[in-house]
Amino acid sequence: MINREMLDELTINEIENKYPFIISFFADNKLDVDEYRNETFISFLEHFSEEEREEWAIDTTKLTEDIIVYINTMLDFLGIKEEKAVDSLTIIAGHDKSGQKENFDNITINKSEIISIVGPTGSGKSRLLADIEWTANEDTPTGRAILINGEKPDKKWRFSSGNKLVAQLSQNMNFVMDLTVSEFLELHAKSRMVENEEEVIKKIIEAANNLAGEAFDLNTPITSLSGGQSRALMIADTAILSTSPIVLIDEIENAGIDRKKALGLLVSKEKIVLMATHDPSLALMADKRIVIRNGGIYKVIETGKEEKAMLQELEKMDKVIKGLRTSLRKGEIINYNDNISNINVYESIH
Ligand SMILES: Nc1ncnc2c1ncn2[C@@H]1O[C@H](COP(=O)(O)OP(=O)(O)OP(=O)(O)O)[C@@H](O)[C@H]1O
Repeated sequence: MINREMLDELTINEIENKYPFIISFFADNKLDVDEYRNETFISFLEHFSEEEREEWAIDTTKLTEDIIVYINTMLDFLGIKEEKAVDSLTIIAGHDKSGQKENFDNITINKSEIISIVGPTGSGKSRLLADIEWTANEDTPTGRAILINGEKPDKKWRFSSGNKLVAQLSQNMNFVMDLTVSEFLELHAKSRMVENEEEVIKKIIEAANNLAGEAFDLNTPITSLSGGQSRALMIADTAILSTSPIVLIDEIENAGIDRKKALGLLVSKEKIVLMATHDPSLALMADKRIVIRNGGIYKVIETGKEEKAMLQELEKMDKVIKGLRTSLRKGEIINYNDNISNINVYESIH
């Protein structure tokens, strides 16, 4: 946020560097600041003579108020405003599809935790994610309420376009823009007004390449990325550039990305991650899992030691499957004995 005292201390040059969008304010108000870049906005306004002010209807008091409002509105819109960090998310019980109270009172999820949501098809996993996205306040079909840092959240979260509480990674990542990967990232970085744009873009590309099998070419149109590549790009972009402290994932399908690394990347940025999944590996990668039954939260289970051990076995199985997929893609013939000896999993499980 900027106020009058802060404005008085900045030269026009500094204002332009700090708030690049201000150029449109100058243009809209037909203010030619070119020769006054080393002066403050106030002293720029003072150079107008009485006659000029009258002739062009320049109201300096109003312009000073307007520029402050303009900067603050834009900062808010772009999600730049420093928000209080989100340390926890609490779900307060509502009712299931039969109207029965859910089987818990409240559940609190802390920063850097991964929670999976499991349950049969149609049981209400996506509904729970939607309740969180909407910061439900007993005003959704489940009657649940969501608290942020233990308090009822400000309604602004619902309607703010830039400063969202929640980033959603949905199953369909359809890009409609006709941009290359680098143009897309530049645009996003600019809209977020990051200071070290090039460095941030480099980081996103590195992270995305680390998640996807095939390396990105920065000049590829985003519409021609493979499923795995576009997912990897979105996850890296969300982790590194998005200010949203909560990430909701409706199933990361196995589209050629390293899902373990993807979750690790999101959590290392101190985000709260909730993902609905039918995949046992993903379910067990979480710290806890919420089990949904008939529209209600039925149980919360902490992933135990034995389950984590099972996860390692699942990862071995996944590796075998991945190997088979690669062989098949290359047109190779599958050798039964080689693969069985590779698996070796059943012995260790049973
Ligand atoms: N507690 C509830 N009360 C009333 N309706 C509910 C409740 N929970 C879920 N529903 C509704 O049930 C339907 C199915 O839920 P949802 O789409 O969330 O299931 P899902 O578990 O995500 O399914 P899938 O695994 O197929 O994606 C939705 O229309 C949802 O709004």
